Formats: sequence, structure tokens, C-alpha cells
Amino acid sequence: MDSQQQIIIQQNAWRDYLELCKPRVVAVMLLTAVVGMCLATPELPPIATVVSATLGIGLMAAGAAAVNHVMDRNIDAKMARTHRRPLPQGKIDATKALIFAGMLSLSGVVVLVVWTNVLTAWLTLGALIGYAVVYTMVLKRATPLNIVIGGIAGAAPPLLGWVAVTGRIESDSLLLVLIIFAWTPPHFWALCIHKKDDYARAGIPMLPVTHGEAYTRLHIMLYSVLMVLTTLFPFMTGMSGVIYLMGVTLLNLRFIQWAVRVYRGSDRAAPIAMFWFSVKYIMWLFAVLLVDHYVLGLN
Ligand code: HEM
Ligand SMILES: CC(C)=CCC/C(C)=C/CC/C(C)=C/COP(=O)(O)OP(=O)(O)O
Repeated sequence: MDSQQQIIIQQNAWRDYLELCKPRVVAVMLLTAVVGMCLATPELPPIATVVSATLGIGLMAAGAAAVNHVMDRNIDAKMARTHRRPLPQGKIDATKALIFAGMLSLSGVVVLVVWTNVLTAWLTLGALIGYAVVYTMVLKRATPLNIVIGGIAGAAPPLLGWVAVTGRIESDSLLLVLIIFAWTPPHFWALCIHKKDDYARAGIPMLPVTHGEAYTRLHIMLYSVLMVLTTLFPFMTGMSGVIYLMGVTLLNLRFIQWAVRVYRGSDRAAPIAMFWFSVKYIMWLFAVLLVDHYVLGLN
């Protein structure tokens, strides 16, 4: 093998390791964490805290994602959506991936303990265990309520960002957690309807597999309404102002429109379109929270 071929293989190996980190999901989580940091204080949060907390939370979230790739490698091999991942393809073996996950997670803990604060490190460790162990190893395989409960881990980043800045758990930060917590079931179940056969083949008890599509569509609708209600809390408590209210109302109208289309069930493309909209929705919602915070300077 010549040196050029070796370089190409090494470049591809890095791409595989990056894939273990679920970089796009983690990036959006970090957006919600940074917004948590910004909303925690009327001034700009200290830049050193923003850097260390983003790095630490990012490393630990990536570590959790890599553990998920290891634990789910046999399931992933059976699903069309995931069978090309590095572990099912044999591009990375499980031991190496686990060492990689351990290194990411440990360096994340060190960054948070040394440069952020210990409470943030503990809470992020809780989220890591919540996703990598409680959701991935237990709930995902056990109950169709897996993502309702497991969603707490994915919803944690705004709290983690907030605590990084203040050192305390404050009630306003929990409102942001609540929004992502209520958003997660419609986000995931929409995809799940589209990928129902995949999950059935892999023997994973996701809601459309265990309770059928109609039941799942109804629950997407119910959780969407619940989510819309939770998005009003930041305005009702005075944490955010009218810019947020106007922005989130537009987003909510579109979300409910998608939920209705999915609920009706006649448009086969609606669930996957709703899933992709849900990703844009959560990014825009946190962007609007940020704009509102700095333009209106309410808290
Ligand atoms: C336990 C809770 C959650 C579950 C079960 C879940 C499930 C999923 C699944 C199965 C995908 C498809 C991944 C793929 O095909 O690679 C996905 C994509 C995505 N999720 Fe979630 N999700 C959860 C929480 C979150 C949270 C909290 C966020 C961000 C705040 C998020 C952001 C995203 C993004 C950005 C994508 C698109 C990734 C891409 O571009 O490929 N998810 N989610
Ligand atoms: C420390 C911290 C903030 C931890 C959160 C970690 C994290 C990356 C959560 C991601 C949520 C997610 C994409 C779940 C899907 O898992 P799945 O196994 O159901 O989906 P898959 O089939 O695509 O792997």
C-alpha cells in the first residue's frame, strides 16, 4: 500500500469515528446548551465558561452517542436506516469504539470539573448515563414509552448550560428542559412511523410497532398540543418577551399543521416531513429565545 492510500484510509477512519459521535444531533444539543448559558444571566456569560462547558458537554454527549453505537450494533445491522454505520459494517470494532467513547466521556468530565463546575459535571454525567445506559440498554428494548422517559437525557442540555454559568439549578432553566422533553416524542415518533418496518424487523418495541400507526398518530397530536402549551411558559413567567411569543407562535402553528396532517394519515410523506420540520423547529425556537433575550433584555 502506498502512502497516499494510507492517508485516504486514515481520513476515512476519522470520518467513521466522527459518525459515532452523532455530530449533527450533538450540535443541536449544544445550541440549546449555549442558549441556556446566555439566558442564565442578563450580561454576556463568561467566554471561558461558554467554551469549557460547550466542550465538556459536547465531549460527553458524543461519548454517550458512541456507547449507543456499540450497544446497538446488532440492532443497527438489521435496520435499513442504520446498517451502514461503522460498527455493523465492521469498519470499527466494538472494543475500539468503547475505548473511544470512554476517552471522550472522561475528557468531558475533566473539562467540566476543572474549567466549569462540579455540579455541571454531575448533571452531564447523569444525562450520559440516562441516554447510554437507561435509554439505550434498558428502555429502548423494553417499552414503547422508551423515548418519553429517555427524552429527559436529551432534554438536559439547556439545564447543563444554565448550571455551568450560575452553579445552581434554577426553575427557569427547567422550563427549557420541559419544552425539549415534550418535543421529543413527536420528533421521534414521526420518524418511527416512517421507519416502522425497520423497528419491527429489529424487534424494538417502538410505539407504531406495539400499538399501531393510528395510535401513534394520535399520540403525536396529543404530545404536540402538550408541547405547544409548554412553549408558552417562558412568556407566561416573564422569562421571555413578545419577540419570543410571536416567533414561537408561528413555529407552533406550523408544528400543529404537520401534526394534523400526520394525524389524518392520508399523506404517506407527512411523518418524515414532520420529523425534519421538528429538527428545524427546535433550532429556531432556541434561536428566537436568544434573540428575544438580547433584544428585550428582560432578565
Ligand atoms: C431520546 C430522545 C431522542 C430520540 C430517541 C431521538 C431520535 C432521533 C433519531 C432516531 C434520529 C435519526 C438519526 C439518524 O438517522 O441518524 C434523530 C435525528 C435528529 N435528532 Fe433526535 N432524538 C432524540 C432527541 C433529540 C434531541 C434532544 C435533539 C436536539 C436538541 C435532537 C436532534 C436531532 C437532530 C438535529 C437530528 C437530525 C440528524 C441528522 O441531520 O442526521 N434529537 N433523532
Ligand atoms: C450528555 C448528554 C447531553 C447526552 C445526550 C446524548 C445524545 C447524543 C442523545 C441523542 C439522542 C438520540 C439521537 C437518540 C436516538 O437514539 P436511538 O438509538 O434511538 O437512534 P438511532 O437508531 O439513530 O441510533
